[in-house]
Amino acid sequence: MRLTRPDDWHLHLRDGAVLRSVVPDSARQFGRAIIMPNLKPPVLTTEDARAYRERILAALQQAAEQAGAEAPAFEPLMTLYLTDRTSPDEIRRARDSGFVHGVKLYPAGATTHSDAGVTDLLGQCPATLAAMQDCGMPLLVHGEVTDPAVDLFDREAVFIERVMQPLRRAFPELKVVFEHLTTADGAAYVTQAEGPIAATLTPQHLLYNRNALFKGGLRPHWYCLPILKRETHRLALLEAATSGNPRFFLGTDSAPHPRGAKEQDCGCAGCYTARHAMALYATAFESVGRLDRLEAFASLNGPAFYGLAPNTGVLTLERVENPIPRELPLGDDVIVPLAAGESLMWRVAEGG
Ligand SMILES: NC(=O)N[C@@H](CC(=O)O)C(=O)O
Ligand SMILES: [Zn+2]
Ligand SMILES: [Zn+2]
Repeated sequence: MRLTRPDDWHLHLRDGAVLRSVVPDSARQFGRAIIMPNLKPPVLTTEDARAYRERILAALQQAAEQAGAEAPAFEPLMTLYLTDRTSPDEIRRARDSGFVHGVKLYPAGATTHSDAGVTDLLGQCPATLAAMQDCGMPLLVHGEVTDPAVDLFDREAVFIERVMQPLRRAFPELKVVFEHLTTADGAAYVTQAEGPIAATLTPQHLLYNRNALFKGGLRPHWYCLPILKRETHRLALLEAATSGNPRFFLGTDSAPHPRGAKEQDCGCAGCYTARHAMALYATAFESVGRLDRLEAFASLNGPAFYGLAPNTGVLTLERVENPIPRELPLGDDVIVPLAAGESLMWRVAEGG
């Protein structure tokens, strides 16, 4: 199966040796990726984003040289990490740079490396949000409340009422991407809402429900945030992804953590999906007989929302058995990919 070269609209590449290990996995399949800014310290300014972009391209080049190959064309689309102190001027600098394509909202405490995040969005950031609305800079949202009184499985649905609706009433023209959507409530909201809104969907939320976390024992490599939900939610997300609605597009949320950081008494959230991303999505779309809708989801809807042209290249997927290794090298360490040890029936063809 051939499709226009896809893009990944939600990706964590990290930095240093981890970056060098993981970036080729994404560049082999995707023409571009929205690069998440939750480094330690976070990507706060346009200058931080420029430097990080250069490190990504250098890492890709270095990995290609080590493999004795040419680096694939891959464009990192950079983002800034929104804090209570991000200024409207910084938003205008970001827009003028041409390489910053979004600003990311992490509610403080919601997920991995979110401690520098926003404490009160409408209270702290109104001028910055107004500048984003004015210059067409999308707000990318980790949509979970952090209120400890709210059950972990309800935090996305409650976020819609407490944050998303007031935000979009105050800034109706602000472009918003509801990242890694995990609930039927989220899918219904994005489908029905007025104005410029879209959502990314991960492979794990299309393929697995929360039983995967506990099948035969506690399985930390299925743990990500927002957490996997019930089967009814998975079915609603799969319906949204395969519906042809242009508001839904691909964002892996591939989030590498070394094996030891996940297999411990307080393991990190994040699934590594970059290596097998397109094979995982093809498996999900095939499960409901909708491979014909994969290209729009993976290659066309995202660029349309972000105001970019689709890629010009193509990607070929072959229907052959594709076992997922039990672990992969990650710098001097190892990483366990999502669904390690299982086998997929799709593979990206040699040479893309
Ligand atoms: N999804 C995750 O579980 N983890 C992400 C952060 C995020 O996207 O929320 C990470 O950076 O590890
Ligand atoms: Zn997130
Ligand atoms: Zn993420």
